Amino acid sequence: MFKTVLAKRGLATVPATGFRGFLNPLPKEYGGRYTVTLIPGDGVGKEVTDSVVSIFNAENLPIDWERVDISGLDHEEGVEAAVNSLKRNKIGLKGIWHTSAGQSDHGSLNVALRKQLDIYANVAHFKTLPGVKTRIPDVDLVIIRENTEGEYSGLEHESVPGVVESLKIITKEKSERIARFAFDFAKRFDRKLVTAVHKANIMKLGDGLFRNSVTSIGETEYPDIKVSSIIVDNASMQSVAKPHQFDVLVTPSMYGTILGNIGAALIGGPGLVPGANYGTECAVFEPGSRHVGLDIKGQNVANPTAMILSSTLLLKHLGLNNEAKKIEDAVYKTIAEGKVTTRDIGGSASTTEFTNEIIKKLASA
Ligand SMILES: NC(=O)C1=CN([C@@H]2O[C@H](COP(=O)(O)OP(=O)(O)OC[C@H]3O[C@@H](n4cnc5c(N)ncnc54)[C@H](O)[C@@H]3O)[C@@H](O)[C@H]2O)C=CC1
Ligand SMILES: O=C(O)CCC(=O)C(=O)O
Ligand SMILES: [Mg+2]
Repeated sequence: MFKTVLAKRGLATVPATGFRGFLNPLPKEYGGRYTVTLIPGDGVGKEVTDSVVSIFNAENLPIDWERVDISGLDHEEGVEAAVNSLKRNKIGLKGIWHTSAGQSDHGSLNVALRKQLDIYANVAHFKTLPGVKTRIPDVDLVIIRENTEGEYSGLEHESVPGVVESLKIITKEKSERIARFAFDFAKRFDRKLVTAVHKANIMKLGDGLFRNSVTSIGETEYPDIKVSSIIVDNASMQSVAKPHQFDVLVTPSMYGTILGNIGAALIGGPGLVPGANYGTECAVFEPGSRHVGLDIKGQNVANPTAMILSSTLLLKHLGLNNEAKKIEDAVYKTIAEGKVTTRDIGGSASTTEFTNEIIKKLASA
């Protein structure tokens, strides 16, 4: 059945350990090299993407970066340059753009990019790293979030002065699409349970449609995987109290980012969560809990682990599985040893010292 799913989506095989999002064609390779869009974003984005660039250089990886420097701090900025570059290259590594909460400023560039490229599936992996002290051990859960509609539809208007309507759009088509993605993901990585997160007791129509789409796709098309559903409030409490009961959570946009922030806190902070966004044409890799870190920008203290691990997902997407594994092992070893780690996880090393330690480990691997 797995083969049938892949065949339906125009893919005969997937790399042994890589995850291709099931829908993406392979980015183009010229002379054994790939061009990858690099979007540092705001806050700590430059420092943590610099870390990846140094590691890839040290390992002599066949990647040429096409850099797109756009800032959400710029009041006029649009995402066109990033969209065009990603449409060409089909693959990118991205930091997070800041979005002002001011009413007259532009909307989120992050959301605009996701919508324009239809990179509809956000995957963030919350897994305890040996060496990082946390309250609850051995967390390992994945949040798959619908990236293009729901609360992030961006449709708001003031009908009469003092009355604002914010539209949350939920469609059957997009709910079923993210549901199939979540079950395909579970199947690919041998995960046993997919849980839909909703608030269908209040938003009976919209969240009801989301929940029913996930449960019916699960029951009819993926009989080998268990499916359940949970109200978002309870999901928040349960994920703090007993996160081990969850495996893969599938959510509309807003619940995904909230639970993703809980997930970041569970495993030791936003500097540790890898993530990816998959669409039919492009894949964009970015830290999974999506924090900007304006407060620590330029201080050389950010933890680049989330970005480095996101870059290893990018390598797997290109089928460079051994290269990805080698970098992951060097990161895990550096953190487990605990001698050269950043301050967010109890160390005192700078971003560059931590990066150099990884490069040192790679050289002797
Ligand atoms: N404010 C914005 O422009 C955007 C916000 N968001 C979302 O809003 C929520 C909160 O955002 P913000 O208030 O801007 O949070 P933030 O960017 O200020 O991050 C929260 C805390 O985490 C720390 N942090 C972030 N990255 C780190 C790293 N790599 N290493 C060490 N420490 C790090 C920061 O220093 C800060 O103390 C998140 O869910 C985020 O996904 C997403 C995109 C843009
Ligand atoms: O793009 C933004 O400014 C906020 C979006 C957000 O919170 C997210 O997608 O994680
Ligand atoms: Mg967020």
